[in-house]
Amino acid sequence: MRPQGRAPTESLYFTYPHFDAPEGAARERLAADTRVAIVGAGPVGMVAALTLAREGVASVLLDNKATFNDGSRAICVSRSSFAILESLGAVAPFLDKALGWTMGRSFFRGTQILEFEMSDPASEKYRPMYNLQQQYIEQYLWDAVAREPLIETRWQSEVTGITDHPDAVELTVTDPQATYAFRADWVLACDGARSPIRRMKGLRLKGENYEGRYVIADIRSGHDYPTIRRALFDPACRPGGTVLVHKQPDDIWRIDYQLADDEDEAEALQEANVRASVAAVLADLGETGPWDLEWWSVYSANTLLLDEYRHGRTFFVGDSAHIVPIFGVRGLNNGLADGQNIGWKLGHVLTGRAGEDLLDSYSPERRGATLDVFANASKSARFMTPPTRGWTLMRDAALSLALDHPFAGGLANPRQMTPFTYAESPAVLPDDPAFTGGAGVGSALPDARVDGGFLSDRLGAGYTLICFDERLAEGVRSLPDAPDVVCLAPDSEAATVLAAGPQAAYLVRPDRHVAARWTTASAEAVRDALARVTFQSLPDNAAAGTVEA
Ligand SMILES: O=C(O)CCc1cccc(O)c1
Repeated sequence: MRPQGRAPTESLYFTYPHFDAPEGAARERLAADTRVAIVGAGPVGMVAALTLAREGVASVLLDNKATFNDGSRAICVSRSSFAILESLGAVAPFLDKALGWTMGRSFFRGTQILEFEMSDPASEKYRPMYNLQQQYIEQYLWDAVAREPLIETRWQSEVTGITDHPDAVELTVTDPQATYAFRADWVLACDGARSPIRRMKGLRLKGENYEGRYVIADIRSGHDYPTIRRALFDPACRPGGTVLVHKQPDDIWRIDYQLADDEDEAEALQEANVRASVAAVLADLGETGPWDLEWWSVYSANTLLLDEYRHGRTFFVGDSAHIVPIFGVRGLNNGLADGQNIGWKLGHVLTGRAGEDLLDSYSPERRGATLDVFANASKSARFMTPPTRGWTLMRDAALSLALDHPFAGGLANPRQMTPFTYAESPAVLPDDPAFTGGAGVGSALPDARVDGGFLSDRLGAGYTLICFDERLAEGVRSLPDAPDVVCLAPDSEAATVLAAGPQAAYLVRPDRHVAARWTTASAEAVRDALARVTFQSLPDNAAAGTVEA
């Protein structure tokens, strides 16, 4: 919602573009079939399309709107999401605009009870978290999509029907000029929390709805507090409730405040009431300067997901597959990881670099990540918004204790997002038990400084072998369909971070998760591992195991 007198997308600081529906010559060129159709041109759909393009696969991106999503919605972008944006060649504007942050402070009845710092070692290229309004996230991704010849975008094009065939999916599309059908080999449903594709396929999200509703309001103010997450428990401005405050670029501040159980939602969302509540929060923060109201909405925490993210030739990606609480900032970041995961897997399958069985790893990997998010976010949601009087008593007891005993403040730590480890996935190998430390199989590869740059700069677009022995590197490079090989000095920072001895090696997937690792590697082992994790049979001449290394 926006203040009276302002149009639905009339922002104080952002100009929403208008996208025409396909018309004229563009309309005549619309493909009647395509390999991949992506429904929903939000951040998740655009990441999926860009990942496919990076794999050399063309896609059609459809969206029923004529512009970006209204309002800021998501605001926190994690380090791992920045790695995804970098892999898509899209990270530069994000780095220019977003506000990096590492620290949070929690207050109970006005007294600080916790200051937490997220891990930010010099060996990592990106900060653990960045704040950026969703419309900028969509704008910068759109700039990359618009540059990409392998992506055809159809705005104002609503998918109104979906029919499965043995070897394709037929989509019915309605745009301002016509209703037409076209076929796709694969469909990615990136169409959001209310997913029409999910509804048309008769699928339901399952899980829990949490007590507690929050108004989320963006304001413009010259408030000069640094970019530090603030959580106010039982503050004077909202007795018994919780308030979150985040700084965003362009002097925009996100204020999330909890509604009391007996507060009427429609009443609370009246502009005058939102203004009064925001003014009370600002007074509590000691901010007396002028401010403008930009946008507001209401939100309540849910942990809901589909039983299965793959249904035949359709994959559910992002909020269409799962809805996670905002606490701990995992919604958008989880969705971007989904988009990348299905994007590279489909790309590898469609370009003949992996067998189709690889696609069956999408649902277990990404459902596993969502369930992990739920485990953490449920704890945070109960702490932020205790569901019963008993939970409130316990939470307040912990917060009171924290006034004098800092250890108890740790309970108010939101446990910010870390990437999920796919240890049980069919698309990774069992770990080498001889490793003590480093990055386990399935985990996201940590970064390390290499020759004035970073290890992540050296990784290829496909699988990459990281090793520390030139003979092994040469043996792997001479394999048919060899992965990219990065050979580093045995005393490099990467060797320390990866707990790697001179004969060790890591096989890293296109999404920078570890597919396999060895304390003592050989070219044969790498060749066999690559065949297994890409669900391909070994070439005939490999059976005898003859590889020079
Ligand atoms: O700090 C948190 O735990 C949540 C921050 C957040 C993320 C997305 C939307 C929003 O209103 C707040």
